[in-house]
Amino acid sequence: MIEAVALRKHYGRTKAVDDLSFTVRPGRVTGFLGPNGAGKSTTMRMILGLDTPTGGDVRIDGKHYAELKQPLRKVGALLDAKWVHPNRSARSHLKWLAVSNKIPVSRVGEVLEVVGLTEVAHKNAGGFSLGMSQRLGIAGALLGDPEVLLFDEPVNGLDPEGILWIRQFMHRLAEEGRTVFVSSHLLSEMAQTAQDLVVIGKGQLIAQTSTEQFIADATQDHVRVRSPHAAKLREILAAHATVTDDSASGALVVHGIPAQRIGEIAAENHVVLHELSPQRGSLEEAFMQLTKESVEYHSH
Ligand SMILES: Nc1ncnc2c1ncn2[C@@H]1O[C@H](COP(=O)(O)OP(=O)(O)OP(=O)(O)O)[C@@H](O)[C@H]1O
Repeated sequence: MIEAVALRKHYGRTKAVDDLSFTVRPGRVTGFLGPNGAGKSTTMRMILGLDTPTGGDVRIDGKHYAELKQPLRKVGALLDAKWVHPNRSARSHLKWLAVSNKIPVSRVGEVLEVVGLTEVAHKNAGGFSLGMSQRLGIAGALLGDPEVLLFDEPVNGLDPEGILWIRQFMHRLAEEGRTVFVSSHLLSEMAQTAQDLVVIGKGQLIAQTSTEQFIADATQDHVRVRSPHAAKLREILAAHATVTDDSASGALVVHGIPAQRIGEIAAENHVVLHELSPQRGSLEEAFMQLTKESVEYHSH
């Protein structure tokens, strides 16, 4: 469990993190979302003791990072996948990490296997693709078999296969009961990966909730309807709901009544339907809606 209470980090007049409180629970993947410059990386660095808060507090299972006796056994982190020595092999990089953190070297083979790098473990990490580097970074984070895992933008720049692998891997880590905290800009990806969200803007908390609730609160569900008698149907439905046209597709967009009721009304009026599809709001819509006040630089 990670707990931040009234956390602050000011750089001169810039309030990178400003009175931020949130909790990240075990057994779930929690997404950390916010526009550029919202303070995500700064927060992660404070969790890991790499930056000192200006005020407030952040603890991992009740302790500050600096108080952890064997930090890598409690917290694993992937902040920057490219920080390995380019002339070191993947295996020797992990061995060095293990030895310097008093972790049995036997773990190296295990984590290489877990991330699927066993066959290339003898190769220099400098020649690794981004996807392989991410896997190596994750192997390093897993060395101490930690309960808490932090990933800063782990899918940035990855191909679809790499993204899918990371998504499934995070789910597995959470199913094992670990606390998984992951920041990302890729909202549709986060919608599929994270069960819970901590959303920040300008260093402040915008929402802490389940992904499902976040989307439901910030967007409106609606129903798409297509009919060869669209004009007649629009007129009939207008007595029951708000109806607009999606000019690109020729569909009607209906807010205010469920698909089932629309089907009944159409049947009662002998109107043929070619499509009747409930639409859920997306995480993108919800995010734009809730963070529009918090984006540092707007495009006009
Ligand atoms: N070392 C620093 N010195 C001065 N300002 C900083 C420093 N680190 C971060 N900032 C500022 O603090 C704010 C938050 O930055 P941070 O990198 O934490 O945001 P972020 O949400 O991770 O953004 P991104 O998604 O773009 O990486 C920004 O305005 C940034 O310019």
